[in-house]
Amino acid sequence: MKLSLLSGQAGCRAQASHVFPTKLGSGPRLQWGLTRLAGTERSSRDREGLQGQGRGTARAVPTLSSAPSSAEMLRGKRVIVTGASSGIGEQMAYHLARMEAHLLLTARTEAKLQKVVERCLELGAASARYISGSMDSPSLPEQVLREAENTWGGLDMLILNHIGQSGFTFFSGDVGHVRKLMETNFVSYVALATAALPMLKESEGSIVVVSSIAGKVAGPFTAPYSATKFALDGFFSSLRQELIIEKVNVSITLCILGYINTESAVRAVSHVIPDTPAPKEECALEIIRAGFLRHRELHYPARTVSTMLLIHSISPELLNSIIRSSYRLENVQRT
Ligand SMILES: NC(=O)C1=CN([C@@H]2O[C@H](COP(=O)(O)OP(=O)(O)OC[C@H]3O[C@@H](n4cnc5c(N)ncnc54)[C@H](OP(=O)(O)O)[C@@H]3O)[C@@H](O)[C@H]2O)C=CC1
Ligand SMILES: C[C@H](CCC(=O)NCC(=O)O)[C@H]1CC[C@H]2[C@@H]3C(=O)C[C@@H]4C[C@H](O)CC[C@]4(C)[C@H]3CC[C@]12C
Repeated sequence: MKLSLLSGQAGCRAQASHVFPTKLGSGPRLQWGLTRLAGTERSSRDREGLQGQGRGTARAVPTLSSAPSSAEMLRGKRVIVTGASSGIGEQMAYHLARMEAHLLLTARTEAKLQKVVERCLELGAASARYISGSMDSPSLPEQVLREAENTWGGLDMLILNHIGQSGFTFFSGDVGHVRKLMETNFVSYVALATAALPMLKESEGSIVVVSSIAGKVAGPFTAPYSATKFALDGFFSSLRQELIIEKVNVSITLCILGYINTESAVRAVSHVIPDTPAPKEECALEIIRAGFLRHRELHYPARTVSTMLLIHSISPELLNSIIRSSYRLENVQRT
């Protein structure tokens, strides 16, 4: 392994040494809350349709039957993962490393990124490097994409996953927090995608946007966060249409996630939401798979998220009251 310093940001590169094949859906699926209404979970990869991109060009879009195994999905591909120092982003980095992808990881905490990069290299990444910084800084998105261009000369997949900190509590009236969260969770996604588009057009690549059921259905205690996730849907669903009209073969996958067992989510909500969260490792692999298959949306855990969306489309009031009554409201902290 060779360690190098890149103009103030530490970077790390190495040759791939070995591959650990990964497997989807082994072990029993955990169930939670609304899952009881939904029944047994089943992976959404069997259920989601492919989006329009890819039609009218010579490039083959992978289908479920022709899709390579997880180990081969992104071999040699150049992938950026934001928010990769912990949680789902960290797990995505490990899956991609096992697939022998080239990785550029971002987050604020350099020490954590260093460790994730080292682990990625051990797992077999074709190369792995990072850039640290906060995504509320307007210059970081372009800096990240410049690094990809200078290092790889192109890009195949952009996975937008980071989020700024926000609590799970009554809205405090702090408009400054909303503004900052919009900058981190929404505007930076737009800036990263905009800077990446020329390279993604060239490679006919993919944009993966990690969102939440809170970006489709607004429950209580997530007002600023929910707003940023709704904004992502509005922007990227509109952009997807424009790319199709322009016959630009860049796919956009919006990932609608339910409660996942990352440290930060469990810390934020376990005293209020008694349900068992879904596993972050499987969630990470489902996101990569959905991006690779160029799906327009991923619902994970599939049954829970799809059932919530179905009930919401029939009776939003009913869903809202189910959500409210499933929370331990007495444990919600007021700031
Ligand atoms: N876990 C869950 O239950 C759910 C998660 N999701 C979505 O999944 C994605 C990942 O969530 P999860 O893994 O739980 O989150 P984590 O809190 O575990 O990870 C967040 C990542 O973002 C980075 N980050 C935080 N603030 C900034 C910032 N200002 N600038 C740049 N990077 C930042 C963090 O690193 P650092 O602190 O070092 O900067 C970290 O790498 C998010 O988009 C989230 O909305 C959706 C639904 C449910
Ligand atoms: C638990 C939510 C799902 C819907 C629900 O309320 N179900 C009721 C029931 O189960 O009976 C979770 C879906 C989305 C989650 C939130 C999220 O998107 C990530 C945030 C990230 C942050 O780190 C703190 C936690 C989150 C606010 C998280 C909380 C749980 C959800 C609202």
